Amino acid sequence: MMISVEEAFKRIVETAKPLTTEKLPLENASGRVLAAPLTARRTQPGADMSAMDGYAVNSASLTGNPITLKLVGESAAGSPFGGTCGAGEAVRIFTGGIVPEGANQVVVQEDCTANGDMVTTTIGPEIGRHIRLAGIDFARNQIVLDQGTYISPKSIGLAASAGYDHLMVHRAPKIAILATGDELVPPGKKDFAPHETVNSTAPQISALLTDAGANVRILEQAGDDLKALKAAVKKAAGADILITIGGASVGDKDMMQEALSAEGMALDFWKVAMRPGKPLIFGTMSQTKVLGLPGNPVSAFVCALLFARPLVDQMMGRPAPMPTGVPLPLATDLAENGPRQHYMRARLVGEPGSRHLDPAIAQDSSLVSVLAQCDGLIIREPNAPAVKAGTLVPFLPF
Ligand SMILES: Nc1nc2c(c(=O)[nH]1)N[C@H]1C(S)=C(S)[C@@H](COP(=O)(O)OP(=O)(O)OC[C@H]3O[C@@H](n4cnc5c(N)ncnc54)[C@H](O)[C@@H]3O)O[C@H]1N2
Ligand code: MOO
Repeated sequence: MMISVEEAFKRIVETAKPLTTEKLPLENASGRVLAAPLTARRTQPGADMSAMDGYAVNSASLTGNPITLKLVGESAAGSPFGGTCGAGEAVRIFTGGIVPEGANQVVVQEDCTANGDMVTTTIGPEIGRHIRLAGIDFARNQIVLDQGTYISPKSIGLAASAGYDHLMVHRAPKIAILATGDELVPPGKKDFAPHETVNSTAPQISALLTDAGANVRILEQAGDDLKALKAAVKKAAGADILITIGGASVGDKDMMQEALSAEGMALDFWKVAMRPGKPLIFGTMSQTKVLGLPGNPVSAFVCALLFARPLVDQMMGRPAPMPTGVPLPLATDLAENGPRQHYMRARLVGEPGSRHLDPAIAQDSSLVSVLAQCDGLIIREPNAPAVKAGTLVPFLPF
């Protein structure tokens, strides 16, 4: 029995919970999700500070035009003036310097003439001018980042200002990738025999999920032999997600499901009404979610885009909506679709602002060159009717 893509997404992604939490150095927390609210450990700015280089005065002193005031000290960022600025007095001040006791205005130096320990200005009184009041950014004990915030460089700056060098975030999933098949050889092999196929999918999916923030480990590949497959599956112990590639279909050599079940996987489903990607296996083995991807490279990639990457998001506590695409117009007519949801490789053509979707002529799920030349997937609902060029269809960029 084949289940729908929506049902598969529910079972794989929506039932998964965010992983436990860990404390990470601030600079490594980008891309993670905050597991608890972040409360400021300090007030920013910590005192009233000057926004300009100039002279701190009490505005009541600015009675004449011009007025000459007596310089009584200096306040620079990090070196406050300890004294008080009295009537008829000025304190030399720099940007970020604390406004001294008694002062409530800063006159910028361009509006002043200094002469020895005297300074003259024509500026009139304006209480608070060029002063950043204590706490205008945030105050101690204020929540500056809510639980569930996606951590990005902008929030890292705020967390640091609030006094944090580590953040409590959801763990990144540990992923083990197992490629299977007697024909598979590594990409760097010296010579390639005609019966050999390069294991291109393991590095591809590793890159996809590493980009999403997961910790990916590629296991040593296994041949089409039940004993070898079982031994290889054992090596995934401790992973949050095990992704197997190949052996998912019905041939005599397709033993992945048997090997996984023998190693304790409780099967959730096998086969989804989608093209490519039909023979997808999903189950749970102890704490490990198991995605058994079909061997055809494009089938595996499409399944990883639709299910594995959102599962990573969900486990990291990030929003993980079902990838439904954005509507864009077709550059060509499309024939009616069959009973499986079709993810058609397509290129974006035309000028920016009037982009159209040009589906690849060759949609065979073995074609890695077509995949690499395309920009994303047109999504065709099961049994969708034929449509003309110009029709809006959902497009999922990759
Ligand atoms: N009689 C039927 N045959 C097939 C059916 C079916 O319903 N009835 N389904 C087809 C579909 S759809 C798919 S998809 C494939 C999936 O088969 P497997 O998951 O068993 O994949 P394999 O047979 O192991 O490999 C298929 C193909 O992909 C190449 N491959 C495998 N792993 C990799 C890798 N890591 N990197 C690159 N290429 C890989 C492999 O060499 C094969 O050429 O089954 C159809 N058959
Ligand atoms: O569904 Mo298979 O994934 O067409 O090649």
